[in-house]
Amino acid sequence: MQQTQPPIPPSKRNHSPSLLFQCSDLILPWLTPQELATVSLTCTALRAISTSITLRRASDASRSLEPHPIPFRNSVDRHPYAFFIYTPSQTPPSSSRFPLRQSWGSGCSAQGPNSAGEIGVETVRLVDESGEGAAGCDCETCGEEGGGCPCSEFGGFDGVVSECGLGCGCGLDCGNRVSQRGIEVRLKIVRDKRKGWSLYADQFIPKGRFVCEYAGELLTTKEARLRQQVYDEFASDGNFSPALLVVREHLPSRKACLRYNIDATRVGNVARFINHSCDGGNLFTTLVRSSGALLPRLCFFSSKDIQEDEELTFSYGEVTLRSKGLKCFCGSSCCLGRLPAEQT
Ligand SMILES: C[S@@+](CC[C@H](N)C(=O)[O-])C[C@H]1O[C@@H](n2cnc3c(N)ncnc32)[C@H](O)[C@@H]1O
Repeated sequence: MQQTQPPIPPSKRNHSPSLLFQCSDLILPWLTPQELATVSLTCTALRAISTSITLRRASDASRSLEPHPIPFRNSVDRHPYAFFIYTPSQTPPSSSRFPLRQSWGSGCSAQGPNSAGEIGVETVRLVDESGEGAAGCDCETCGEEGGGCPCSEFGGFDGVVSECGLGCGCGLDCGNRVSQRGIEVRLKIVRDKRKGWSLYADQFIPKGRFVCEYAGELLTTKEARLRQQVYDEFASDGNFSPALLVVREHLPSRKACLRYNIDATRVGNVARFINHSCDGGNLFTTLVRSSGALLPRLCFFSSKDIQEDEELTFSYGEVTLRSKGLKCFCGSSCCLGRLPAEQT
């Protein structure tokens, strides 16, 4: 007959503190802030690890996926950081049935499919019949004035800027890829009492410089409308900040447009922290299409010289005075008092 061993009481188990520390440093960065807070209540060692993860999260919203860290700064309340999944570029939609996880705040830097050294992932790409990239250039001088690169000459539709893409022979340092090297200007995310988190310049940014793209989940219009309904309900109490944007690319006839929706609420980059200003702010948006990509990317450039410690803002659109529209605190002299609320 087989004898079963009595269980070892927890006090007698051989727990090496360094093993506990190593395992926790691997597992805890996958937790949400709420889960981390719960774990930190269990013992002093886990509280110490949770605290260091929180500090690391607050020191870089981009999880090392951008060229420079983008820290959170909060002197108005107790939120150390905002929680979301980081993507440097557009990404397919995630299922809401399975909560997304991303390691954030561990001792080692983040690893992901979109690492900063990689050329921006094109979600929908033009290919020829063999499945190869259908467009691209092979020139050595692209980006240089008068270089004659076919990628920069093809402007696409109205107002769409064209850059080299995945099918081109040139690399990331090509002068015709200004929006593909990640966020090269230094930024920080500052907490404001009334507007919530806000994106700030952490260096002087000259007029015309690429700042960041609006990265997030690409949604169908049906999914965007469904999500917007849910977001509107949550946002009405003022404690939730949705970041769903509708982008329209006008066809040459201007009688029709391509519409797509980018939701940076759950999955996005730091562009999700750019607040609205009724005076148009200091950023403008441009659609940038990389050669061979079907969908353009929505990119932010500085519309004027921006000083260090200045908030980065743009206009969310025209104000339609809906009864549920949120109050605007942009502080500009032409403030209309309400945030624009587009009907998705
Ligand atoms: C894309 S998010 C911007 C980041 C947001 N402040 C946050 O904390 O995550 C849009 C939300 O920010 C807030 N917001 C943006 N601009 C604002 C403004 N001028 N005045 C008041 N709230 C603003 C609103 O709650 C809006 O729904």
